[in-house]
Formats: sequence, structure tokens, C-alpha cells
Amino acid sequence: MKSSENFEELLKALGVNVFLRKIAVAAASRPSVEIEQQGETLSIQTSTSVRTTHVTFTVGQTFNEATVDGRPCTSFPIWDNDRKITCEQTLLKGEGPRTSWTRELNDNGELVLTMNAGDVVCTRIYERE
Ligand SMILES: C=C1C2=C(C[C@@]1(C)C/C=C/C(C)=C/C(=O)O)C(C)(C)CCC2
Repeated sequence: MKSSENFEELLKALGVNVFLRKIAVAAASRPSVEIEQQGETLSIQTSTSVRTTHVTFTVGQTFNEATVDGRPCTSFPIWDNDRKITCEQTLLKGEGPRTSWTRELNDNGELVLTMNAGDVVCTRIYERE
């Protein structure tokens, strides 16, 4: 993990209580991410000591995942440019701030993840192992 900004603020905007926020921030400080791409289909596994998430999706097709605070949602990933995917999320039930994420490969071969909740933007940069 090269850098992470506003991750706890993001969780706060999502209503995660301070106890779980502290656990999440600690766990998210040392994540490992594996990404596989076959054409338009990507598989992303994010492993932390507390929880591992695995999503597989095809760009341009909605899929089911969970928001970062674990609420079921449908996600709609589209290409922003040929190296950046933007994904808007819709909660399956209940109310909450609008959430979305973007993932892009930058010129240093780093993976840049941004996560939005309402007007809070969290930016996390992963270096290639
Ligand atoms: C341990 C985590 C916990 C949570 C989120 C997560 C899974 C940490 C997220 C890591 C991310 C988002 C890494 C990344 O994608 O960079 C919750 C808020 C449900 C609270 C319980 C502990």
C-alpha cells in the first residue's frame, strides 16, 4: 500500500461506528490485491487480515457486490478511458450516501483505487508486488 487518504472519513460518511472503523483502518493498512483480466472481464481479490472480498465482473454489465461497509448493492462498471474503470453502486435495500469506485492503472504501473461516499473521496494507491 503506497498511500491511503480519507479511508476512515469514507467509513464515517457511511455510518460505520468508531470501533469497526478502527478495525477496518488497521486491516486496510496492509491489504493485498490480485487482479486478473481476460478481455472485458476482471476478477479482483482484496485480502486483509479481517476480511477478503472477491469480485468478478464484465465491464458494461451490472453485477452484485457489497459497498465497502458491507451493504449489498448492484454495481455498473464502465471504461472511463482504456485504463480506468468507473463504477456506480445502487444499494439493494435501505438508504445511504451515494457510493461509487474507480480503479485505474497509472503510468508507474500502480493501481489507483478511489471510493466515494456522498462527497467524501478516499484515494488508495497500490504498488505492484
Ligand atoms: C477489514 C474490513 C472491515 C470493514 C472493511 C474492511 C474489509 C477493510 C476494507 C479494505 C479495503 C476497502 C481495501 C481496499 O480495497 O483497498 C468494515 C468497514 C466492514 C468493518 C469491519 C472490518
